[in-house]
Amino acid sequence: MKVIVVGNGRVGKTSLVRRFATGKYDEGYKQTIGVAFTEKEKYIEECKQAVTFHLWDTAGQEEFAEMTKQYYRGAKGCVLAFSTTDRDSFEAIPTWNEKVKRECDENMCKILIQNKYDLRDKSVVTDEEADKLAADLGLKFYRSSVKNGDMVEDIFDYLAGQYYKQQETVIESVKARKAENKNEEPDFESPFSLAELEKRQEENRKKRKKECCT
Ligand SMILES: Nc1nc2c(ncn2[C@@H]2O[C@H](COP(=O)(O)OP(=O)(O)OP(=O)(O)O)[C@@H](O)[C@H]2O)c(=O)[nH]1
Repeated sequence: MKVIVVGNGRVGKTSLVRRFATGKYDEGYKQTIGVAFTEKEKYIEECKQAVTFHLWDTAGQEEFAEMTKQYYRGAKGCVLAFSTTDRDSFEAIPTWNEKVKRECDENMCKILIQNKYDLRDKSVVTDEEADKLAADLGLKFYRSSVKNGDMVEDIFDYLAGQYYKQQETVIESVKARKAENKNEEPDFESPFSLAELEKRQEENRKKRKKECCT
C-alpha cells in the first residue's frame, strides 16, 4: 500500500515514518530533501493479513512542491500532518488537501493528524478548531505524539483498514466481470489477493447474518 505523508516543514513527517518503521525517535532535525522512501510490513488485524506499506515522506518546503507532487501518483493512502505548535502548518492543511486531491484518486484513504500533541500546553491551535477542520474536510482525525509514540500505529492501522474495506466493495464487480469472460484477467489492483478478500467478505456476511438473527 503506497502511503504519502504531507504537510508543512518540521511538523514531524520524517519522525512519524521513522517511528513507525523502526520504533526509533530522534530529537534532532534534518530537513527532508525532496522525498524519502521507507518500506514497512505490518500485520493489520482489520485485514487479517500483513500489509507492506510503501511510505513516501515528502519535504514540506515550497521549493520542493513541484518535485514531491510527482510522487503522489498511485498512492492509496495519505497522512496530512500539522503541528500543535505551528499555526501556519494548521492553516496550510486545506491547501495540502487540495494538492493531494488534484494528483490522486478521489477515493484515496486520508487521515489528518495533529502531531506534537505532547506540547499541547504550548498549543497555538484549539482542540475545537482542529476538530472543526477535520469535520469540514470530512477527514478522520487523530492527535499524535511521535515523540511519545502515541497514535503512531493507529494511523497506519486506520489507513490499511479503510483501504481494505474499499477493496471489499470492488469484489462484486470483479466477480461479475470474471463470470462474463472466464479467461479475462481482472483489471484489479490491490495489495490483497482476491481469494483473501472473498474469504473475508464471506466471514463478514456470516457475522452480519448471525447478528441479525440473535
Ligand atoms: N515534541 C515533539 N517533537 C517532535 C514530534 N515529532 C517530531 N518532532 C520534532 O520536530 C522536528 C521536526 O521533525 P521532522 O520529522 O524532521 O519534520 P518534517 O515534517 O519531516 O520536516 P521537513 O523535512 O522539513 O518536511 C524534529 O526535531 C523532531 O524531533 C513530536 O511528536 N513531539
